[in-house]
Amino acid sequence: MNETLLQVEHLTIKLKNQNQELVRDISFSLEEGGTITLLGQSGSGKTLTCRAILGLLNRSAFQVGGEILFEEKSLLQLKEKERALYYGSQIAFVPQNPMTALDPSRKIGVQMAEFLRLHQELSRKDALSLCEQAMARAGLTDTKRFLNSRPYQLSGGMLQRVLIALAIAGKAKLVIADEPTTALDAIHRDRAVEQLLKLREQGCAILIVTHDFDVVRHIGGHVLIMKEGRMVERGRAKEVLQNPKAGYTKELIEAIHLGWG
Ligand SMILES: Nc1ncnc2c1ncn2[C@@H]1O[C@H](COP(=O)(O)OP(=O)(O)OP(=O)(O)O)[C@@H](O)[C@H]1O
Repeated sequence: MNETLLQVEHLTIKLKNQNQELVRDISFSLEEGGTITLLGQSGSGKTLTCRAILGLLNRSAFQVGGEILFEEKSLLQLKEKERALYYGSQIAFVPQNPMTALDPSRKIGVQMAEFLRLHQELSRKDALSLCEQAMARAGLTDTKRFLNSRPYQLSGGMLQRVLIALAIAGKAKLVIADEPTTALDAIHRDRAVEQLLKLREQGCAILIVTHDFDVVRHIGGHVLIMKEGRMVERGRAKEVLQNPKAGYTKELIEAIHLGWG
């Protein structure tokens, strides 16, 4: 059995100036090479949950309760210096808008190499060659052109694939992808999913937020259904989506007219 990589225990998130809990008592664990998909209507707390795990919630605005353990280390208690050991290296983020993760005016290869060299002892040349190999593994062809491009010259889908390649090159143990396919057409969506599956093949765990049931069907693993900040149901993706127990899950599925083939 695979080891537990990420453990979220009784996660609660609220705004400091308000009593209302935006995320309430969410618990789940994710093992090495496993997948959990967060599903739920808009505003159900999926992004806040991801951002709490990524350490991206502004501490002056949000109060985060509960525990988030990564390889048994509390991510909520990390000191500033320790953060770089985890974020961007062991834990990678693929945001919905990948342009926000990169400097739009600097060459992608330079940025990728710099990033890898923050976490691994590599010469610039070796870092670039690692990027090229990772891009090829992520199914990108014409890698030299990508490395020499600036982010504004590429589409959102291409940039997402660059970020996934970066996670491969950085040997990430966990990738958190927040609606990575929302802005993509069907072909690019399938390619992005294939790349996430490649990452999983190399043992990387995936936490993904999506509204797209085709993506859930393709990725499999486990799902966690959220409503108004709470977890209403969880289980193996196929079982929950074929045979939902909670009325809310049934409504979600009916709304999307899912059919398992
Ligand atoms: N910075 C913020 N300030 C105040 N409220 C916030 C903030 N960010 C999120 N919220 C509120 O927290 C709740 C959960 O938001 P969250 O973005 O996690 O939902 P979501 O499930 O990811 O939605 P979507 O599918 O639309 O991305 C919502 O009610 C939202 O309005």
